[in-house]
Amino acid sequence: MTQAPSEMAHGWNELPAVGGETASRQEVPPQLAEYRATIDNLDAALVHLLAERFRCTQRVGHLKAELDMPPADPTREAIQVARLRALAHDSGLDPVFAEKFFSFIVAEVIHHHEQIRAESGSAA
Ligand SMILES: O=C(O)C(=O)C[C@]1(C(=O)O)C=C[C@@H](O)C=C1
Repeated sequence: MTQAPSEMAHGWNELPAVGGETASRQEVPPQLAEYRATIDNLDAALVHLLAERFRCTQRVGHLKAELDMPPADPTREAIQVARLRALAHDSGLDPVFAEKFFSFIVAEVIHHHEQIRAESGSAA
């Protein structure tokens, strides 16, 4: 495989290109490849953390259905939002984004809780 002088100078990697025949290879500067490796590790950690969180909230959903508690708890959510916004602020993350991300997850959790409640109700 021959390399263009610019590629040799920068030591760019070759990766399979996305998007068809015309671009048969894609050049990735080593610094970008290194950042992407870190991003991939962090994305994997996020997926694992979310999986654990949902595993826990599934148990909460069953407990709430059993105890006949409502799926959503706005008071608890307000406390969580305030805490997460402060944590985000202190760690340099946009608090608005942190709240949106949290609300997105909690909406899904509440949906799961409602499903669990409906299923447990129909079984009774
Ligand atoms: O703590 C609860 O009561 C939950 O059901 C969990 C959770 C959450 O995902 O953090 C989800 C829904 C509630 O509105 C509040 C919090």
